[in-house]
Amino acid sequence: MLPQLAGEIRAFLVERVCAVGGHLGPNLGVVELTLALHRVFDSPRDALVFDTGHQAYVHKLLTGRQKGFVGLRQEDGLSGYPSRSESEHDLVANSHASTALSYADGLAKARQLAGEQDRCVVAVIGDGAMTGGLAWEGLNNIGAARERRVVVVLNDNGRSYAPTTGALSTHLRTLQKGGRAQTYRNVFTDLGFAYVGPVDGHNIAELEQELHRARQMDRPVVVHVKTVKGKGYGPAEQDEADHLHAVGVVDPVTGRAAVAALGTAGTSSPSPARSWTSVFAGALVEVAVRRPEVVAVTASMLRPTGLGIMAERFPERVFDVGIAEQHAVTSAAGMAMAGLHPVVAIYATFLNRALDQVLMDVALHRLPVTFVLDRAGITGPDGASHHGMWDLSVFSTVPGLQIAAPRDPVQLTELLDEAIALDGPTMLRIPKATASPGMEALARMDGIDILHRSSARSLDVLIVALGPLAAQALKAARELEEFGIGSTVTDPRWILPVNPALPALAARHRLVVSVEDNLRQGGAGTALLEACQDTGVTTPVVRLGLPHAFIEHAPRQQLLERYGLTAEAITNAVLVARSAPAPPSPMWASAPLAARAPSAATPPKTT
Ligand SMILES: Cc1ncc(C[n+]2csc(CCOP(=O)(O)OP(=O)(O)O)c2C)c(N)n1
Ligand SMILES: CC(=O)[C@@H](O)[C@H](O)COP(=O)(O)O
Ligand SMILES: [Mg+2]
Repeated sequence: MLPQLAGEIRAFLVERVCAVGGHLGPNLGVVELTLALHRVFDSPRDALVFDTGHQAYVHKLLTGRQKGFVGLRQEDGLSGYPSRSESEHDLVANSHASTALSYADGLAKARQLAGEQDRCVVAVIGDGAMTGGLAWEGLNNIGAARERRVVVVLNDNGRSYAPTTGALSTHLRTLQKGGRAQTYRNVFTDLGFAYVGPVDGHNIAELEQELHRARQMDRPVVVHVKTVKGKGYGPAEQDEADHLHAVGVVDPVTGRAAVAALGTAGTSSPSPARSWTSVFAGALVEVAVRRPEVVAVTASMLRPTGLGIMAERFPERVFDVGIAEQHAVTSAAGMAMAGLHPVVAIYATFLNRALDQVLMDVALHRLPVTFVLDRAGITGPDGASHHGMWDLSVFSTVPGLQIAAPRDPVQLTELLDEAIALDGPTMLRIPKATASPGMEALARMDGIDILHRSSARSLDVLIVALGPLAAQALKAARELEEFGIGSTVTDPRWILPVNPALPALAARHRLVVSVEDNLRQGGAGTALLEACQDTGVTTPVVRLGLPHAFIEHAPRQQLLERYGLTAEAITNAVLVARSAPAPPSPMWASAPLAARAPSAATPPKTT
């Protein structure tokens, strides 16, 4: 009966996830494990904490959410991760890895204080997530409390995206090879845990037996489960790159995209020929050929961050440190101290956890490390904990760090070169999108690219567009011309700290509009506003950016439109500013925009 149910779940996962996109390999690997967990433990009375949460689809199916899979990761649809608003069975919505053991430690402490030790706390963590430092902080605390019952289920499929790296992985392979016949002294028993395993993660009876055994132990226990990522689906099991870790819409027979919409290594990224990631991948190799001091560092995301080509060309100059972003940054600082120029390729949202390392290990020592933040801005289907919408607000606080946002592939190549030539910390940010078409500058003034200047009235509005949003700014400039409003469209390229020429340029305009795919609060627009105020420039500044909120999952374009990062929103912002009472200033006093309203053309509708 149970094997049949497991088969039905597998078939459902393949059909659904191939139809809408999502995490296929990880969930196919935990079908039997999740069935056994729900049969042995009594969720939600017992807590089931899934680390990273990308492998919780089966958990969702077993807790009444099958219907929701129609809209998986779509707007107002089921989240691709556990969601507290969806179910009482879900605890952790954060998709950042290596957190489960810390949650479990906290839950267990609370249960003990409440006298509820009979309620189990179970943390399900992958071998990849176990390479993260926070996981070892959790182990250190859980193992020390022999009287607290925490069951750590280590889902060991030997992979993150790629095969898991590091000494822990070697240790786990040894444990697996040893089989269950021998009692083990291992890293977990040395930390105070009972060790159960390795258990066959696709044998439900064995899983239930061993999980029951773990449940009866009144002490912390690690149940080491051996699984196969993508189990039971040939295209996943045979996918060398990442066992179909995350897919876009693909053909269920082949696991491949019908058209070139497939991202690198099977992820849901845009087609490899056109993504920002693939542009970076090529640019990095070009600079590495010319500069032997350049090395690359990844935190277990070699292909998703575009380091695959560099790794093939210069394998000795690419380092995968595991899901260990803090270590990646400080290790890069060590490399820079020894004369190398590390390029740390990382998703913007994941670098948040390494702020202290960027601040105190790299910037304090003014070290030449270049951070290339992929997935900067709205990412879309992965939701609130994946949007890279914080980096400008967070890293603008780092003294000496220079941050750039390329508007098109030519600028990405140029800015990467410039960053690596600088003898200090630098950061570039690129979105999860197809690369913009080329946008040539009319001129470059004090480092600022002028992309558009209306004929007579270019002093009406200064539009400061950050990165690829320059395309929206240029479109808005054309729309504004129809209203008789002229504009200057600029791309500062190096966006933080603010180029001192920018406030001077602002002073020559009647209105400034900045637009960024980042939190509005504390972002580049705010920095520009402050720079204007600090230099006595009174031109009004309208800042367009993302709200101070967690933004749920939905397609990227939909969210960009909803939050006003579009040409229409820029145009509207100018039209609204035009109709607002003009602040007293000699510029406006002479010919306020309102006095020059054109014929009865109506402003574009806003959604
Ligand atoms: C802090 C952080 N860095 C990187 C990622 C990207 N990421 C998502 S899943 C994954 C691999 C996880 O491997 P593992 O824990 O073994 O789970 P599996 O996919 O094998 O089930 C990575 C690196 C993340 N979610 N969080
Ligand atoms: C779970 C996780 O952190 C990643 O697998 C995430 O889904 C990134 O996906 P993309 O690489 O498609 O942006
Ligand atoms: Mg794994």
